[in-house]
Amino acid sequence: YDNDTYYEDDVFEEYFEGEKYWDDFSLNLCELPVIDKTSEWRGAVCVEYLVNFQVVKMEILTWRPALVIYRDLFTKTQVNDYLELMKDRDFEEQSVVDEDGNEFTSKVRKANGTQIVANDYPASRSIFETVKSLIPNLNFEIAEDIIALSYKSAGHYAPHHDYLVYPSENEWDGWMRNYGNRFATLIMVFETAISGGATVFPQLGASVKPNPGDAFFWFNAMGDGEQEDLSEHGGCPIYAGTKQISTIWIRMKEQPILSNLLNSGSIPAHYLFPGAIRNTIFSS
Ligand SMILES: O=C(O)CCC(=O)C(=O)O
Ligand SMILES: [Fe+2]
Repeated sequence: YDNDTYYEDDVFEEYFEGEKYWDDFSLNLCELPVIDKTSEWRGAVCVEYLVNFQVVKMEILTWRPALVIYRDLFTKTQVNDYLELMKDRDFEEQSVVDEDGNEFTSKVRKANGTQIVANDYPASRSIFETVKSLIPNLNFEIAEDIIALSYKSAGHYAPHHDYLVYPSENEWDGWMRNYGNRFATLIMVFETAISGGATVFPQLGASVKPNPGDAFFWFNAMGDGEQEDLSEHGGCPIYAGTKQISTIWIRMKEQPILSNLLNSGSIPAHYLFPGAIRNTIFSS
């Protein structure tokens, strides 16, 4: 496969319309995981442990704030069933809402999306059950519906924060009032693009392109509930193939991690470990 064809500016500029929302540093970082070698990075740590008698394989890419990959979180059957479900759904071009509440399609993001109530279908219920059972330190009951995103060639999502910013409390929606801001993001991977389509974290110097069945996670907030500035991330441009991911945003309310924290700054990765392991490794 000749990647170089897709990097020729003249070929690519024709259909990648969002380039002005990207800087060169981030776009270059996007190309880091041409093949997924994140586990071989200097400083990356892999841990394996059992939760509910099931193996959890976790890769820590950055410790503070945490950016982690859960490998093989889902079985092949779960991935295939979920992709089947996606085929039958109506994906709509994603719009963006401006300060006045007007929706418009923007070059900031080019992707098709659909919202899925996990409980409505066996395939989505199954993946949601797995997430809840294998990542027990997070309260996934206080989460928005799943957002499925599908990117085709030239699709992208320029770097942004998931943490919501409102001009004033008057603009808060029901989610914000009742459950607080977007505490953390879990992205579940179902299909990876042939070329391009990593998720880049410019301020962490990291770029991830995990395999179908993997998921990755980070905190959008710090211990004090304010925005984690370092959580900025973007969906890198797709050069070939299709990328299918789904996002779960968990909200701040009743997150046990927040009550266990020792300080108000960036939240470190070891708070994601089961208590017994955390105590063994970090007790000295
Ligand atoms: O496409 C990606 O890799 C990132 C998606 C994303 O940032 C989002 O849905 O908020
Ligand atoms: Fe995002």
